[in-house]
Amino acid sequence: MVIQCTHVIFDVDGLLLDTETLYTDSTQEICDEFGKKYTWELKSKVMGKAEKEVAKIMTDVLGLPLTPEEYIRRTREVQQTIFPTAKLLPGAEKLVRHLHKHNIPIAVATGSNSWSFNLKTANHQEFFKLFHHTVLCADDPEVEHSKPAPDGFLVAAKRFEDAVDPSKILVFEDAPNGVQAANAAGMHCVWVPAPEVTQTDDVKSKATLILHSLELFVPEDFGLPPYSH
Ligand SMILES: O=c1[nH]cc([C@@H]2O[C@H](COP(=O)(O)O)[C@@H](O)[C@H]2O)c(=O)[nH]1
Repeated sequence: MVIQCTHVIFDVDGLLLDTETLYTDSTQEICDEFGKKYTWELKSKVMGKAEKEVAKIMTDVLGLPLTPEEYIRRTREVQQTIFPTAKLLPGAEKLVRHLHKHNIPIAVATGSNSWSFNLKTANHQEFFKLFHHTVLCADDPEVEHSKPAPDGFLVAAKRFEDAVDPSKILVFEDAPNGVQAANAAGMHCVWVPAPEVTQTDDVKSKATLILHSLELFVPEDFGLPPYSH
């Protein structure tokens, strides 16, 4: 059975942009000062969440002697210089340009706030203009709860020009919280996890498809126009 999707929503960090290594490096730099390790197990739990929530989880779980506000200030100092180096991940540009060329409505829904989004996309402004709209979950007044809640995806769905049933929307995600959010929103989800991401049976069961790379995506399997070569 071919799934018929008409609209597509993309996550950003670790999906379109290769920023997860930048997050790991900037976080580990702070952890090093206190002899702590930023494990993939912990990272898999915070990916996709808003910065304020991440800061609270990190300081609590690792017992860092920092307030969440201090944690944010320290990580931002490092991120300010490294985020503008973010590169697009393999397959991202080809897929987004293909959908745009075929007038498939596309949007972005990311756990980022505007401060980090602007830095990460500074060198990709033309690319991010291809999307009909962008929802920055951490800043958006209409997004009450961050991923794994469905809010960000539902707000993104509402902002397409035409009304669309969630079951016709395909979400691309790399974060377990994002897969859960897409599922809770009633949308299909292609999960493209980094090899080190914790893959629980629960999250696996919520993904429509799991791929190692966006390069392996076959649009017609989801009722989208095929690549011409
Ligand atoms: O190692 C990390 N990865 C990701 C995040 C958080 O996840 C968000 C990315 O969300 P998304 O995957 O929805 O683009 C970032 O803005 C950040 O708040 C983080 O804190 N630490």
